[in-house]
Amino acid sequence: MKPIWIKHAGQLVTMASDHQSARTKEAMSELGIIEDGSVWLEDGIIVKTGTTLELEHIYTERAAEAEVVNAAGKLITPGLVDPHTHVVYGGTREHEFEKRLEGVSYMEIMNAGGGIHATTRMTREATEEELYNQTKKRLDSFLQHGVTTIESKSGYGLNLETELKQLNVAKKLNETHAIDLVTTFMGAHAVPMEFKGREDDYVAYVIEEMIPKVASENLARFIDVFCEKNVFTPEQSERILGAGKAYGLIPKIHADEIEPYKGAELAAKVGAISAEHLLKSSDEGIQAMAESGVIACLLPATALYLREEAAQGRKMIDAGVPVAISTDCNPGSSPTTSMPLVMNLACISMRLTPAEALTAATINAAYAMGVEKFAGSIEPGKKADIVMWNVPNYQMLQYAFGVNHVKKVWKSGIQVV
Ligand SMILES: N=CN[C@@H](CCC(=O)O)C(=O)O
Ligand SMILES: [Zn+2]
Repeated sequence: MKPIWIKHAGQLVTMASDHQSARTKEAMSELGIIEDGSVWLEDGIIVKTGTTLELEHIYTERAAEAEVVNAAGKLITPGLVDPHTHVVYGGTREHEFEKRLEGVSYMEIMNAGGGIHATTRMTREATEEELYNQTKKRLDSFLQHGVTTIESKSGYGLNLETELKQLNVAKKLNETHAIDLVTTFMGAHAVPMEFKGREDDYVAYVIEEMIPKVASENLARFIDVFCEKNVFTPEQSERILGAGKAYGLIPKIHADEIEPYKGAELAAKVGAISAEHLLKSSDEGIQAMAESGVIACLLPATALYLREEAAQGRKMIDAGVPVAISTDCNPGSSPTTSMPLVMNLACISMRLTPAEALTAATINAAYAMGVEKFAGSIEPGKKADIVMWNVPNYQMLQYAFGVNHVKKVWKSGIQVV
């Protein structure tokens, strides 16, 4: 494999810094920018960054053996990281989109057996091969949008067999697809129809049968729960996350999405790595997250798609909460693979600055899924996951919105777009 030498980048955004945790406050604006930047990649790893002049001093003699890439006038960033997806699913729900536009709410559809239940039926019916093929197309689309690492949740099985099927599909895709996938067990995504009226029995099933099996087969790194009115109560959520923790799974929580439900407070209480959505979180919940370092994983595309007010991203950053952003790619509330659009929306609907949005989609996203050691920044020793954008600077990336500016993508040093 030839080394790759990227030279003359209009702007090289490295995200390099001495911080050893997800960035907060002013640190979310430190992008580690190098003008006329240059990067040397070798064996799929980032070896050296600096100005083109600096790298010419070191590498001119080896230039002949490298593939030299002229990035003049282009923006270079780390591969984007998407820390919250439900990317492995069967079927689609476009008919529900129309219903919601007519005024039926997301929860009304779900309570009537649609929503997550509809996707659960389609995911149960799909063979592993069908699920693999459908998901692979979505991963290809993620790559086209500059995303090189994603988190992938189960939660459309809601029985042991199908939850394992989903996690196995993600595992296989991690092995075969360029994108790195990190898995989350989310058997507590909804109470399946067959357990209606027996919610605590389902909680017991998740705790006693699903979690031990998922953990023993080493199929997930995280555990997540949809803590929401009419889904799982904070008490049930705490029990499920506690059981996951006992098996070494790290907690995440879908919190305060539809109704305020003290989900942010619970995230702080159980020591979750991240809390997701947070549209309706209280000031106390935001404060609790700031104090305990829970990463707010905000999903502005979901808020837009549900026609809800976005989360209070600006307020959270000002309060000291580390913020990450994500597509929430799923067939109901956010059928998108566009992290660039999510960055645009983070600025427009949550008042993040362009710099903060980029931090939220790279290094903070990497922290939210525990991959900060190899992803989220362009620093020596990390995977050579790099995007070249057809814009001269990062502000332009956020300003010219709704457009896919990706020009080239390298994943582990291989050009994949
Ligand atoms: N809110 C819960 N889960 C997903 C949506 C799942 C679905 O509608 O299929 C979310 O994060 O938005
Ligand atoms: Zn979600």
